[in-house]
Amino acid sequence: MPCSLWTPVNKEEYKGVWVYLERAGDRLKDVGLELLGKARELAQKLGGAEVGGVIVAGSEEMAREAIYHGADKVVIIDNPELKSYTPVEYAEAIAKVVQKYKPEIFLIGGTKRGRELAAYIANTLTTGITADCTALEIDPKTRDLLQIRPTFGGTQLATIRTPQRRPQMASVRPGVFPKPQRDPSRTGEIITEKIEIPKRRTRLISVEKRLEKDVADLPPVESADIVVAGGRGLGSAEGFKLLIELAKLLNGTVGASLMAVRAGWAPHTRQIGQTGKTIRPKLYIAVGISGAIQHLMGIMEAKTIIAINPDPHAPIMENADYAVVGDYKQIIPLLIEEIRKIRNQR
Ligand SMILES: Cc1cc2nc3c(=O)[nH]c(=O)nc-3n(C[C@H](O)[C@H](O)[C@H](O)COP(=O)(O)OP(=O)(O)OC[C@H]3O[C@@H](n4cnc5c(N)ncnc54)[C@H](O)[C@@H]3O)c2cc1C
Repeated sequence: MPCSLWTPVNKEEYKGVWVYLERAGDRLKDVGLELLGKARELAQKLGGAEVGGVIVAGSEEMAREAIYHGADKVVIIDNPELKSYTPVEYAEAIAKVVQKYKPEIFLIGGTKRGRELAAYIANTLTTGITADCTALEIDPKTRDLLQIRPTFGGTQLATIRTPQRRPQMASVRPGVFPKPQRDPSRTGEIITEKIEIPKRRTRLISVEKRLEKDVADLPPVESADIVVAGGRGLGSAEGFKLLIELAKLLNGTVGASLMAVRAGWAPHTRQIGQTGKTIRPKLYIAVGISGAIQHLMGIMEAKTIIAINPDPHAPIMENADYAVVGDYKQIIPLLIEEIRKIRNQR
């Protein structure tokens, strides 16, 4: 019988809140652990449901980390063909696990891969997916997952449900939810599933990270205490290199606006804002960034904001704790020089 999004499923068959745990080499990405914390909260609201995790081609050590961060059960998909990522095969394997364990809710980190995978998995499972949620709640009457995300360019919030189909799927960007405390006394079940997938149609030969090379030795924007971010006002890739120099001196890292990423000056992984990362640094220095609402959404939790911009009326200036009116080409080299002087005096 053909299945469509409008064909209701038997909701009673679906239990628990599960999370896709994305790997970064031989460790789990923080976003999966952040989602485990949220999953526990949602599971409690569902009357103590089980919290599960799925890792593709992961290790028992990774599964244990997931348990320490809130999972009750972790499935490791064991298939040597899945060591390197390709979306179709990963989605097929993950969908098979979801079909077997039938979680009520399935959450995915909104990374570049996660967003791609989420769409493939939802399509395979013929269920809905809400991308880039900024909040997740349980409707106490219906038990539906309320998938809340910004809309109309970030000016309003939409609440979306998947009332007919299961699992209810949502992706959430890194840094939106806090990472739960690691508790090595937690115990859980680790299951290895040998999942067969049809012969691969694509194979990864090599990965070339062009812009990533420049920032490879700097921490990710989500975890740094100091973030120096550049926007279109930098005018060139050279301008971004100046920010890298300043960030290194401050033991911080670099971020970028969407426009700086689009210009090809900074890698996508450094983008801050509605469709980039949400950050909570102690100090955020915005250079050549106007402060569009979609950018501000990513820095609302920053403790102190310094903006450098020749336009005193740019929105970022109103949102900054310290607004420096001027050309970054004059201000940043001076700042670098002063910091070096102070360092040398010590
Ligand atoms: C659905 C949607 C999602 C989006 N998601 C994001 C997102 O995640 N992140 C994001 O950043 N944007 C996002 N945007 C884009 C956003 O609306 C803005 O277009 C973008 O943030 C502007 O980038 P910017 O501040 O670098 O460039 P601009 O708005 O062009 O600002 C450049 C600034 O540089 C200043 N400037 C010029 N010369 C100098 C100089 N010499 N020294 C110092 N300053 C100088 C200018 O005065 C200006 O204020 C999104 C938009 C939409 C519609």
